[in-house]
Amino acid sequence: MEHTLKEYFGFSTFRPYQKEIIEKILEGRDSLVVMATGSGKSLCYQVPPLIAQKTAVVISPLISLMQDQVMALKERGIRAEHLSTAQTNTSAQKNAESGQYDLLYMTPEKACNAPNSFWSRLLNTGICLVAVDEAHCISEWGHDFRVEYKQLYKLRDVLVGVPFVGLTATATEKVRNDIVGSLMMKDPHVAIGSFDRKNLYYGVKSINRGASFVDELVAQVSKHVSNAGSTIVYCTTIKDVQEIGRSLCEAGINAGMYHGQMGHKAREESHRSFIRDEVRVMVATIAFGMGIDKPDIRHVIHYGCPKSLESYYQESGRCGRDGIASDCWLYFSRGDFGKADFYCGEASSENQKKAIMDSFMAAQRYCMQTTCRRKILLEYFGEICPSINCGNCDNCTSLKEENDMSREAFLLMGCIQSCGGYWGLNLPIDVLRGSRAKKITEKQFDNLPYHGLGKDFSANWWKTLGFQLISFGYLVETVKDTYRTVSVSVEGAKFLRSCRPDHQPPLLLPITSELGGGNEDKISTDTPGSGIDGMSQAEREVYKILLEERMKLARSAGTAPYAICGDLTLKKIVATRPSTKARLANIDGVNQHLVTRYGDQIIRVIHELSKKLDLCLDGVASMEATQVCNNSKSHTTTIKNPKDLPPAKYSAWKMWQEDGLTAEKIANFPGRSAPIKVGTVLGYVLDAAREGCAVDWGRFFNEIGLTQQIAANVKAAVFKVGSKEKLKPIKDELPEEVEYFHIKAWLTMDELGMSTDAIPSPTPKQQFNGIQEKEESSPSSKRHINPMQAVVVDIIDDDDDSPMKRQKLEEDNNTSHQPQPQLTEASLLEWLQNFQNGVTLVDILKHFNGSTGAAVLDLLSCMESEFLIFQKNNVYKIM
Ligand SMILES: Nc1ncnc2c1ncn2[C@@H]1O[C@H](COP(=O)(O)OP(=O)(O)OP(=O)(O)O)[C@@H](O)[C@H]1O
Repeated sequence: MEHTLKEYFGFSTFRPYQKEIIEKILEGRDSLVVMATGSGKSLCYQVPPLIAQKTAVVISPLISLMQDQVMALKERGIRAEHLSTAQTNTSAQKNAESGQYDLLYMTPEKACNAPNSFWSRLLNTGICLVAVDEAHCISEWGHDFRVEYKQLYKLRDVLVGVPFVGLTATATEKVRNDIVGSLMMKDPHVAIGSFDRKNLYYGVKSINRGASFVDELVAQVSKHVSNAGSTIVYCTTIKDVQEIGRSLCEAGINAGMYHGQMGHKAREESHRSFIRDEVRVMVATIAFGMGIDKPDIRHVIHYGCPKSLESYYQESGRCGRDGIASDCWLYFSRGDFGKADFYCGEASSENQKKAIMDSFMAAQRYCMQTTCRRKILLEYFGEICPSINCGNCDNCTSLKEENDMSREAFLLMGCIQSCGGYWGLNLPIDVLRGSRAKKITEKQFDNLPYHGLGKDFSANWWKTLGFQLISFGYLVETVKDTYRTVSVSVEGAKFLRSCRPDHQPPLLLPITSELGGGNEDKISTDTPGSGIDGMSQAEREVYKILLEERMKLARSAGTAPYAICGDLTLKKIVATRPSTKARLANIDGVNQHLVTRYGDQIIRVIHELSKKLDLCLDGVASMEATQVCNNSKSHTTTIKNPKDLPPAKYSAWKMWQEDGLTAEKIANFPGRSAPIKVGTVLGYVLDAAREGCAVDWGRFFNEIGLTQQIAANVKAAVFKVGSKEKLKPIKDELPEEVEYFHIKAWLTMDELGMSTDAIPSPTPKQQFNGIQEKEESSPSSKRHINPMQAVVVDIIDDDDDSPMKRQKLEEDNNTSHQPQPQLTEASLLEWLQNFQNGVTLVDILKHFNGSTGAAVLDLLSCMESEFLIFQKNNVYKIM
């Protein structure tokens, strides 16, 4: 399974749930998969056909979605096709019947109307699963009910014994039961993942609609465009789409538009140009929703409060599906809240009206509350969110000013209580504001002591305070039938008991714009950005040019850039700058198709750029770049101020990192009263790195002579000793030539989560010649020899009788008396089959000692780039 994953998708590990779901499907079990958008559900039905060598039939609701998925699969070397009214290839159906596709996409209509003869022929050639994507469309309780989905159960009679898989990103228990029932699933395997999209930053701002806001929005979007990545601006009306779209175009931004009043062709063209990065910004109504499979959307902006929290979660969920830090901003104005009646107009029954109202109120609360946005979203979907501060939303990251709102809270809560606690917020607020409306005078609420005491603030102001008090638990909201009432909670009653009319104990609440905080009309700029933060200037340049190169490749292949290679993978390529196809193949996210089809071109560009920008090749990834790739919250990574280090460490770090001195020079610096050890200086630099200070790792590894092989040996020694606490036992496991600073360097890298790919490995030529070269910058006076080189010398230089060689020969006594097998593609593959956990290069060289080291390295390199073998952490495995 892992090999299939690497070969076709380029990934070396499965995400949570994926493997077990695939296993169950392969066992023939029905499955229900409820996982967040972008969590990798598609892979669960895309891998089984490649393993079972049978077709997977995928039912998908939208033709555009099917087309995009087929396009992306073809770019992975997977045989995929769709059968729909948009199919122009007349032999597609025949090909499908004869089992020529790994994945066959169909609309529900097409699947239900296909004749039995079609299914029996397909069954004869082999079907491994029927996947029902966006399965919530089956349920009338779902927000995208599609009547044709209800007919899918009919396929069960024809496709006896074929497992059915329902997949959705949003499903309440009711919807889940509907899916299982409607698809007649028997004892399905149910996988429910978290709805948390950790890489998404959520933010909300209250704005005043008008020209000045639109200008701000245009400025913000233009910044996004210059940072690369795509943006969607969702509007609640077609008029807004047109206005924002026009403003963006007038500002020179190439923005597309998408809404229900556009003709089919125009919408299709808009969709196509967005998917293919010809336009970077799409201004749309929610009509531009479910069918968007683009993984590299970095910003989703909502202009106006959405009609439900479900739709907000789904629309904002289009963002950052590739796992890179991305942001979702919602800009609302007070006027948006008056649209409840408009939305309820769509309802055909009282129940539906209530459901629409509830969802809209939830969206309003999401806008108004000052607590963690992620928690609000997750808890709305019934997921327990243990943390009250996610650190990745506006309410958790911005320090909100607090104000003592005791008097106002006392008035509102007191008034609510005096009115009986069985009204919504509006009536008590009207009482506070001195209204003499009929409803108020009839109930004699105008005689209450609170009447007219709240005139100084607007009704909206009081409503905001009401929402605050609800979110902090002083008020409770209860929904009964279609009515919503607000009453004082136990906590609120406790507060009221401690109040007197002329004195209230302090009650601190965060100040929002409506409650009188600063001007929040301004659009926030502290968003995660394009995810290029942390790259060096030169790396950004490489990234930019590789993006352009990817665009060219996509254009000539008639596909979308993301289908060629995802942004995350591209960043990893930039960070490691592979010099050969084998090294390219080794990068997570790079699949076989990419290497064989575009590998030469990518490698050529990398060579040219690295030369031009003076960047090293092969694995000298800067720490920052590694963090960009690994950390969804890369924008929050802080580098400690070096001046906070103890003085001795600071001065050593500064001389090494900023002044460019070698550790040896620093150790013997004339200004010192007495020289210190080189190892101590290196230790100081490593300590500074651990504290988060910048270190030029490429230079550091060079200076201490750390190679990938030494690192691999240190790792093996640490593993053997089973502890990282004491260096001596680790050192004792290693050849004499491995110094303490090599061990410390490896331990530091390990602690910082750096990949050993960041260590330069000698080119084959260096490996054979390097042993003779004197390293000027070596910290020790001895020539440093790495153990890997020692093995190579054993093989190629029989006349050398250095102590190290003798030691090695003694260790390898057995090998010298054995026959000397030669390495060929077939012999290596056969031999590797014996080692499930793979073997190191040293082992391969030892075993195939009938071949020269150079020939071994050459062949390994070819086999890696042909995906016959796979190297990870210096261990070679068979694919
Ligand atoms: N095991 C994995 N390792 C790394 N990336 C993965 C893995 N599985 C999936 N991905 C990537 O995650 C992204 C989202 O995957 P996918 O499209 O399957 O999500 P999804 O759950 O089907 O989303 P949606 O609900 O929007 O359809 C894609 O870019 C995909 O390549």
